[in-house]
Amino acid sequence: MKIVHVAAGIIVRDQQVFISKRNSEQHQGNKWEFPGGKVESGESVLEALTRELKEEVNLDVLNADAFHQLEFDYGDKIVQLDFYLVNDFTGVGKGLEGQQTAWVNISELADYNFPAANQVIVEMLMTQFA
Ligand SMILES: Nc1nc2c([nH]c(=O)n2[C@H]2C[C@H](O)[C@@H](COP(=O)(O)OP(=O)(O)OP(=O)(O)O)O2)c(=O)[nH]1
Ligand SMILES: [Mg+2]
Repeated sequence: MKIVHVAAGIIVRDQQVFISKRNSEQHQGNKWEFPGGKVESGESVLEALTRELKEEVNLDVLNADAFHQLEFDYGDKIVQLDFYLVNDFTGVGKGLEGQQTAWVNISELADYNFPAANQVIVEMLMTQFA
């Protein structure tokens, strides 16, 4: 099975993180996610991240640091997720594709239903930002 390479942004401000909800018809639909999407050919991960955050949630990435990379097999799809910590950005986050978005306290991240691949990320964030 082909591995899909995805860039995802953990957008942090103070003790909060900006998340969005995947549409019901998407893979892992109705789950919360860190905004992002597929890395296209000829594009760096950071370029993909910057493009996707602009397209999906209206944010301009000014600075982002690699946070964690993992591969996850959903059975119907294998993803390689490149998570970046977005610690500087401009713009007001909003769902440009009709998706629900929210700024949530990192201490409450465990209350949101994320795809299975994200569980380790949620745990890392709750530990680091406690
Ligand atoms: N963006 C994002 N995707 C995630 C996360 N966790 C996780 O398992 N995924 C998976 C779900 C999808 O299978 C894949 C993202 O690919 P996608 O197809 O939605 O990418 P995309 O936004 O470019 O969508 P498309 O417009 O190309 O259809 O990664 C996450 O936190 N953020
Ligand atoms: Mg996406």
